[in-house]
Amino acid sequence: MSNQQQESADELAKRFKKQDGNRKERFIYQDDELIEKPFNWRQLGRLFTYLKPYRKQLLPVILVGMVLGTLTRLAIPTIVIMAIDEAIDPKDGEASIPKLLLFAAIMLALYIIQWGSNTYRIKHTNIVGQRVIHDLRSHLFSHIQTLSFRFFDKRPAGSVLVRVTNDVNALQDLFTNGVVNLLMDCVQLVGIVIILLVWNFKLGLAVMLTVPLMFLVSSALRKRIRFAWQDVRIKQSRINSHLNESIQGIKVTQAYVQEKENIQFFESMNSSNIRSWNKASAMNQSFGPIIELTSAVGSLILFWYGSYLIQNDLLTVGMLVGFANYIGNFWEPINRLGQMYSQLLIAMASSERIFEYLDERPVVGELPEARKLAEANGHVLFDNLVFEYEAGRPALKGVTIEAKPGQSIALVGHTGSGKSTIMNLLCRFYDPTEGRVLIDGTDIRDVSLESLRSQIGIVLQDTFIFSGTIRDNIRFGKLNATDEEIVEAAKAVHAHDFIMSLKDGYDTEVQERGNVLSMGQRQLLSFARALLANPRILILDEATASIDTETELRIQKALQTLLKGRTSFIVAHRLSTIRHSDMIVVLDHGSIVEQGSHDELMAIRGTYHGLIEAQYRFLSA
Ligand SMILES: Nc1ncnc2c1ncn2[C@@H]1O[C@H](COP(=O)(O)OP(=O)(O)OP(=O)(O)O)[C@@H](O)[C@H]1O
Repeated sequence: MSNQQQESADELAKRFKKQDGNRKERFIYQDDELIEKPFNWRQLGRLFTYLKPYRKQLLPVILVGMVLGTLTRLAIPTIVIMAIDEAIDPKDGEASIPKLLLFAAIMLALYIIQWGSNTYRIKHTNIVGQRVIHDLRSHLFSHIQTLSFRFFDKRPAGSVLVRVTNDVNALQDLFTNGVVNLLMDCVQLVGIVIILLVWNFKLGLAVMLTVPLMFLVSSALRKRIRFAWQDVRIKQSRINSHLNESIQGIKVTQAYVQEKENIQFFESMNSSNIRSWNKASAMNQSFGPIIELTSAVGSLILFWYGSYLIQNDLLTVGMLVGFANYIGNFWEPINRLGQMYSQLLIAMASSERIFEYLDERPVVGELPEARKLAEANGHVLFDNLVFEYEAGRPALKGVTIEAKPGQSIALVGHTGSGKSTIMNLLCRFYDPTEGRVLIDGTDIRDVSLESLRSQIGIVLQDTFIFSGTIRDNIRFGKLNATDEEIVEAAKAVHAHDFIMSLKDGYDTEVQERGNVLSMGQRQLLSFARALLANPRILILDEATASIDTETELRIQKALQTLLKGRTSFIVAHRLSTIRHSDMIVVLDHGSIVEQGSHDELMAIRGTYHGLIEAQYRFLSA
């Protein structure tokens, strides 16, 4: 950031602080920090690259819609001049009716052509505009899908949402009619300037005297308008982020009876947004009077100097009327360009936010020479892993674990000791700061992400259920699975009975997050999903929630089916689950403190023994 930009960002920050001073910020949406950059032509150029695939469709729009539309618009005042000067005698005012009718017919034809070309242009620019928006949104969405966990760690889900929805929508006006109108207005302006100067250089120059003055005043306004629109976008983004959080966290909000406070918080954000919008909109409107004033001064000069020229036989009456007509047409596009400028600014602020995401590279990338991981035997070696989420704060400090094919390894330790982190590294959601993860002797950084992850099944603590049927949710493990395979998998993990007891069995609709299902049921579904995927390596981040004994038993049985013949890692919270694991690894603050079978670890009466004792005491308390 240059000094000047930094200064402006500080200015903006101060302004926000002042505006929001009365409201205590409960959450800070860091992602929506100030985006303070001047108008960026390169960015506009980049945005227009999305038009490239539609060059063929745009060509007739430009030729028929724009050129024809602009030419007819420019021609009409000329016909007026000709009608006055050719059909009306300047001395006695007598008119030649046939000539007048001829000019009237020409004007009518021009108006019809103009109407036709406008209709054609609007229709086709709308179609192309919508397609461009569709492409941009798809591009952004597919790009976000590839980004690494680190990207999502730093951003609230709501603000990612806003970029794919609001920010892309903000470009809609620009692409549907904005660009073409902008070009037409520019061509019209240049055309008028040329016509006026060619017809009467001095008069043309005189009436445009006020233009530089207007540019001076409006450019001073522009900077403030830019700030104001950026402010609006930030406020809207905050509302969306908060909305998303509020919906996701509604249970906690209601459980802690925080609805009132939440409503107040939302209300203050909402009001702040409307204040910002009003302010930006009012500033936008101020362009109008400036242009009207300069236009009035221009007309004054025209009639004053024009009548002087007529008196001295240096100008015809028709010319004066024509000049007045052109001047009218001259301010109209300038006024529109002023309005368009704010539309462009909104588009710039949004496109900047979109490109910021598009420029984000996945931290966990694939090497160009990445090969496919061959069908794994399931030998896994974590070789001296060191990992930091944030520089200087290691979550793992030199962890070495070896799992032979088919073994089940349990990871235990206090909360925050690094268990899930090890699993994150196995799936390559992050890359280790130091050390390696090897599968069958191959460093997982050397193979494609798809071939790696397709051989690893993950059952997470918080089982995510997608909107759709139960069947769809199980099928997520293997998209081409048949209905029979799905039922088989569900039966194997003892989920079939509860599914059949639901209203529509496998066709029962569940909503996002699957709140209608119990924790145990969700877990069984995720087991079925993992079993269907049939991975060589399985990660099970066990749920912490306490479930009834019957479900617990069912889950234990399901687990046995699931683990059979696979190398498995169980991040265990209920220690009863892991008693029969081949090896138990005990972690503490990112380091391995004990390693061995249940009996071995109980015998040394160390940390593991302590954890078992504590859990036993807790359960019997
Ligand atoms: N996305 C993240 N960004 C920054 N720090 C993180 C992130 N995820 C975890 N940590 C930190 O890394 C450390 C290890 O976390 P990890 O999730 O591996 O612990 P865990 O043993 O699985 O805990 P739990 O039993 O509570 O699930 C913790 O100190 C945690 O605060």
